[in-house]
Amino acid sequence: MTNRPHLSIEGVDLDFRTREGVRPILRGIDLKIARGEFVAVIGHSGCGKSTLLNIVAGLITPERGAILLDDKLVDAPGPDRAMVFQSHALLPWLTVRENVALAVDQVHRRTMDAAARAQLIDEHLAMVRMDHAAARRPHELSGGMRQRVGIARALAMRPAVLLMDEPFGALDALTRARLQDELMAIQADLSMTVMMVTHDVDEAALLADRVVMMTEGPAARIGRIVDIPLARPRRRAQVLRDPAFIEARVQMLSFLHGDAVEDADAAAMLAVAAE
Ligand SMILES: Nc1ncnc2c1ncn2[C@@H]1O[C@H](COP(=O)(O)OP(=O)(O)OP(=O)(O)O)[C@@H](O)[C@H]1O
Repeated sequence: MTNRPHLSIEGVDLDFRTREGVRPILRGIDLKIARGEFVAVIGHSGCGKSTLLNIVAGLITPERGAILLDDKLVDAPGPDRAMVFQSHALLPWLTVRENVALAVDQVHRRTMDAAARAQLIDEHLAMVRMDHAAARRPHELSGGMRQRVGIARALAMRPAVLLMDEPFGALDALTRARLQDELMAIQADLSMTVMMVTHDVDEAALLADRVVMMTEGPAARIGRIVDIPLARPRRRAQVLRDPAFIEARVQMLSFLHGDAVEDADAAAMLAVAAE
């Protein structure tokens, strides 16, 4: 990692205009993210986490402030920032494979020949265990399967920045754990910068280098940032008992639920760790 930020969110204010008038959603969001850094964003429902991700994706323009990627202004969506949405966003008339191929062809057409692109598509479908369903259309899949295709599509684009909006929320625990592990491996491999919104404090502490905690809206700000000083590669079984993980978890829960949680929860978790 260099000192120069890869992704820089600078003084972002955002309002939504509704029938009741102008609602301030985000205020004074400043965040510098290094290349290859994994940042998780947590906060109460409705505080503006998805909105922040959409601003970084270039889908929403803030009232004030700017997003810079390698010092260049971001003001529109681009293949350098792939997004995994809360619920899948697949094209219903294309098969699973064609959905992934569309993105891969768009991004890698100039740099990879057809055989290499086909291999990339197959690798990513296999990674999310969707190779067996490559010829199916989205309506023939479960919600979790569609989400896995969306994840494969985003990863296969090999973006500089991966934006993920609660990507694993709809998945069963085993699939979620496997994809979290895969994501950590790919991210380390490609030195990909990741910004992920999640409600799951364990997921945030397992995956992230820093967890950004947002205050409740309206006019949400960054309330606190917690560092997760766990060495990489991280192994789930070890991480869960690591005092640094437990401490980070306590800080997050304490921020989300108030300080009353801190003592009781810390005692309970330390007791589990000591078993
Ligand atoms: N297009 C829109 N027009 C008006 N208000 C909106 C619009 N999109 C979102 N909002 C409002 O802005 C606020 C922030 O929404 P956002 O989806 O970013 O929150 P969030 O933190 O991601 O929530 P959750 O955790 O529940 O997904 C909410 O109060 C929401 O109702």
